[in-house]
Amino acid sequence: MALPGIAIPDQAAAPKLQVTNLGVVFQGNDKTIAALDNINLEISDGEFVCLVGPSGCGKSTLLNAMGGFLSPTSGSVSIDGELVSGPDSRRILVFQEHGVFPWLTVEGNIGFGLAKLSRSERAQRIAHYVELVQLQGFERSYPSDLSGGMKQRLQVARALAVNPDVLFLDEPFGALDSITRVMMRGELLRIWQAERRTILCVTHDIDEAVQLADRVVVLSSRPARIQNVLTIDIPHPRNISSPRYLTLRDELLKMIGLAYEI
Ligand SMILES: Nc1ncnc2c1ncn2[C@@H]1O[C@H](COP(=O)(O)OP(=O)(O)OP(=O)(O)O)[C@@H](O)[C@H]1O
Repeated sequence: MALPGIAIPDQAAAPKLQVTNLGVVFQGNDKTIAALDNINLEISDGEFVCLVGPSGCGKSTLLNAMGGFLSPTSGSVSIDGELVSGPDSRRILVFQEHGVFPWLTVEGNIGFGLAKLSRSERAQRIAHYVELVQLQGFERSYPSDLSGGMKQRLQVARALAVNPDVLFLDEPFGALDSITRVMMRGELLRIWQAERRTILCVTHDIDEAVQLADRVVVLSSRPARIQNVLTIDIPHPRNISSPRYLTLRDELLKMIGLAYEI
């Protein structure tokens, strides 16, 4: 029986996202940089996967290639069996910062990609996501009047409102202070549990990965290859001082090659 709070990928179901022999080489004027080498990965519908690895190894490149924001040099990515060949409103990237339109209000930002909906559907959708990210009372506020955490929640709401198949998060809380970061993790989990989207998240933060993910993909140094995949089999909410949590955290640190004592 499934433990409450654990997403059990349906083994019989086709993967939501399939990465096959993916490679990316950047050709500059004076040098060539191999960023990704032969990446193979399957992600299930509704799964939360974190990507970790050394700085500059190719995490953002992998995220961008999976989302169709960057063309691979070799290999392919498919979502629901359909080849990813470029950007698409079904795949949304959330950045560290600057991901909201400063000239639009909270409502305007969330409603930005919803022009095809009728007026009432659009209003309903906006109200739903304002509530989900708890920005009630700030509907008419501009981003300049929001805190860093509120802006990131707005970015997540704007991304979710267009009903994406997969949400790609690139260090989404990297620019926030440590207390807001921890609070935002809880917010993101609450939203993920309510909406059950497939989420791929690049992070530099080991605790973030162990607290959030169903699986953590550990990349090698550049060119990035998949070095390890760690399944975090702890139900949410996760007790961060439980023996299992600490064991998995240690395992991840070992996989990344970080020392226990600094
Ligand atoms: N558009 C580009 N053109 C040329 N080289 C690039 C481009 N984008 C990334 N690179 C190079 O590819 C390598 C991987 O970069 P990437 O940003 O994917 O790493 P990362 O693991 O996300 O880095 P960090 O941990 O520092 O955020 C780096 O050496 C980078 O300089």
